[in-house]
Amino acid sequence: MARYAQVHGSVALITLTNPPVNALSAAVRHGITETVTRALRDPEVKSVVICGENGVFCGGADIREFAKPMGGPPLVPMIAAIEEGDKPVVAAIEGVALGGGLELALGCHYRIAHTKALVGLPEVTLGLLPAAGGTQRLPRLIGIAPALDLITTGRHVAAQQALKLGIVDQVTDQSTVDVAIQFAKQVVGQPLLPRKLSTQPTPCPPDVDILLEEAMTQVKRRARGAIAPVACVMAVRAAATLPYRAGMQKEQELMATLFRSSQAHALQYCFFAQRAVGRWKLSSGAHSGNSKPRPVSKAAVIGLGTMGRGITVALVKAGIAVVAVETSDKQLQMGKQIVSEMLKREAQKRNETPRLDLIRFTTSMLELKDSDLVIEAVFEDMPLKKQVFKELSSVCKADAFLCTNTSGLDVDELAAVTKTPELVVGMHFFAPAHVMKLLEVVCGSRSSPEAVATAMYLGKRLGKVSVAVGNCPGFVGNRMLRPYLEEANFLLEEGATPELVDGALEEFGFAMGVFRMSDLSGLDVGWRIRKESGLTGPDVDPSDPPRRRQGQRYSPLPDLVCEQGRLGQKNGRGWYLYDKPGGRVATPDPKIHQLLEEYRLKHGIRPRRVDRQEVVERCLFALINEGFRILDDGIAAGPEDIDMIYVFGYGWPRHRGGPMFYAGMVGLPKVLERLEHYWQAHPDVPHLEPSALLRRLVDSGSPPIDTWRDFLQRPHSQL
Ligand SMILES: CCCCCCCC/C=C\C=C\CC(=O)SCCNC(=O)CCNC(=O)[C@H](O)C(C)(C)COP(=O)(O)OP(=O)(O)OC[C@H]1O[C@@H](n2cnc3c(N)ncnc32)[C@H](O)[C@@H]1OP(=O)(O)O
Repeated sequence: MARYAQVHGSVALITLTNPPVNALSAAVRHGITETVTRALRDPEVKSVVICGENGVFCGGADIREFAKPMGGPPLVPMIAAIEEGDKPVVAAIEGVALGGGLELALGCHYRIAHTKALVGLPEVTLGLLPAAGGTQRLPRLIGIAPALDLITTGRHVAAQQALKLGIVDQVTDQSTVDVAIQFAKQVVGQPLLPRKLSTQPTPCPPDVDILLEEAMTQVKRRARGAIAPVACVMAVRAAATLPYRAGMQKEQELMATLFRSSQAHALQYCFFAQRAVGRWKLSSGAHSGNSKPRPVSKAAVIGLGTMGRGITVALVKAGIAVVAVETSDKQLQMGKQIVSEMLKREAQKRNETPRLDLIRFTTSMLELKDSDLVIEAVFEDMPLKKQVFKELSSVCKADAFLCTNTSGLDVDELAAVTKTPELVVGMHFFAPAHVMKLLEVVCGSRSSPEAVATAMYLGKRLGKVSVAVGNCPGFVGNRMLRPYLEEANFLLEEGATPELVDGALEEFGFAMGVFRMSDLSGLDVGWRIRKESGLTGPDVDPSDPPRRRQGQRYSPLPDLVCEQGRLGQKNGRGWYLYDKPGGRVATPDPKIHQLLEEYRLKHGIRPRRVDRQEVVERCLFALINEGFRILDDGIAAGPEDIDMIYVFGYGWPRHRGGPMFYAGMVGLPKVLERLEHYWQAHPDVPHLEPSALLRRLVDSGSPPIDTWRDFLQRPHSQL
């Protein structure tokens, strides 16, 4: 839909009307085609302004339409008709001009943006490229290097920056449409040809080939197997080396391949899943639509270890006052120094002043009495956390929300020691907490809708993707991680090396393989948990054989590594050797290879050749299988929740859509068949036994992922 009006006698004003973001649906494209034709034909009209309703120019093509057969006028000729016309057309950009929205603006002869507007070509984040001429017009307008940057990253650019780059002609803090109308009147009669980007040569530096080569190398390194960024470079190369029409032809060919790719489907699924997880629902019937968050103007953080420090920084970055509590002066001073440095670094990046004034560092819990919400981030130890919660319950105001950053302990057990269990909720951040985008909001059985709403909303304020999950050991993310880690250890026993396993997972697209990730997190973390669970250390049942615990297969390998003082990156030795303690450069360590050989010899294991496919199948299908169990148990409300947790918290490659989406892409019958195969080979590994939900889905003909909720054993999630 597009509204047409004639203003000031000679200016046609075309307003895109498709809330909330005026996406270019078939109806909008139809509306634009019709109104532009009318304006160009009307002799009274001398110039045209295109704007969007409700302060938003256009959020781009309607992504929902990509899953259906495309109807309506195509974008390319629609934009070409605007550019080719003989009347000046001005885009009045408020809010956003993204993707097809910016391409539409690039087809206009002039662009005027509001100071708060954002522009960009984010198609690459959807597994596509800007195929309505964006890859050909933008380089002609701003040059190859900046166009490559914007098109391959998809980043949004603020109006002032867009002005500097030459994307827009003017920025205003007045009514953009009024300014554009005045502008449109003034430019009548000026030569239009230089404003028609498709007719202009692409400004190329003499070393353009080197520039493009370097961009390709860099993009391939960053892409971790994603194909769209590579196609984007190829399209920009076409803009640099071919005439416009041939460049357009190349753009269309590349788009046709991307459009049908599984990666594009995965990335578009992620776009909607990211938004869907914000719409949470509890088993009580309360949901995001009927539960209001309470404002949080003063928060508190208990414990200034790695997590507490990151959480403090995240809160301050969002402009929230924080009381930061440590037990001793020494710990407090150390925490204060590190937090201050972190805040200064963050502020420097954004050219801002660090808001150290927002933090009050103290060793007194009494200073928490006026905090609206407290986040406990002490050591992962139940008795200690209970003691903290008891104290919080007595010192905080009666309606303060009491949150725990536990990564897997029972939220109900903590709530039970407080006077207000309904105000207790889990807020599980991921390290580094001021950087990682994921927040698991753990709903205890007594958490009130208001507590959940407040934690979810606070997460959003901190720039996180908040996902509501149920309360069980490890919640969603860490519960699924356990079979993944165990399979990786079993593969080492059977003949693999850490670098073989990591290589396979990194080739799949993970930023880091499982062993490098464990080294980064610190190997002592899991060691302590295993000791507490009686899997290693003095509490092990002496009748258990060395590689069995609690009735199932167990690999003591990670315990042996820790016993040798190898704690990971922090002390320079873990599954790998590092350049220095805290260093990041990992090299394979012959001592680990020797340890593996001796271990196999000791336990009579004949090493065999493990290939990359087996690594991916055993590690990832075991993780996915646990995901199906989590769904069936009602711990996650839907597959999207699990997928967003893995994409934003665990480095799952976004172009593979998350573990549950990936299972659907591989084919559920195949996942089931491989799990059955591995379970038969390893009957003492319960996590390889295919889950009941996976079997039900396969028996029902492997329905699409958006219907899986209909097959769960419980009608409602346990949230
Ligand atoms: C065989 C070969 C065939 C090839 C033919 C292909 C031809 C195609 C040619 C050209 C293609 C052009 C490609 C594009 O333009 S792709 C789209 C590019 N645009 C984007 O990626 C922007 C996406 N949107 C956003 O980034 C944000 O939504 C933003 C616009 C910044 C607004 O953010 P915010 O205010 O935070 O609001 P939400 O993100 O929550 O969005 C509100 C609701 O609007 C829905 N939405 C947003 N954008 C779109 C869109 N482009 N299409 C459809 N729907 C969109 C979003 O899902 C929210 O909906 P809901 O409330 O239901 O969750």
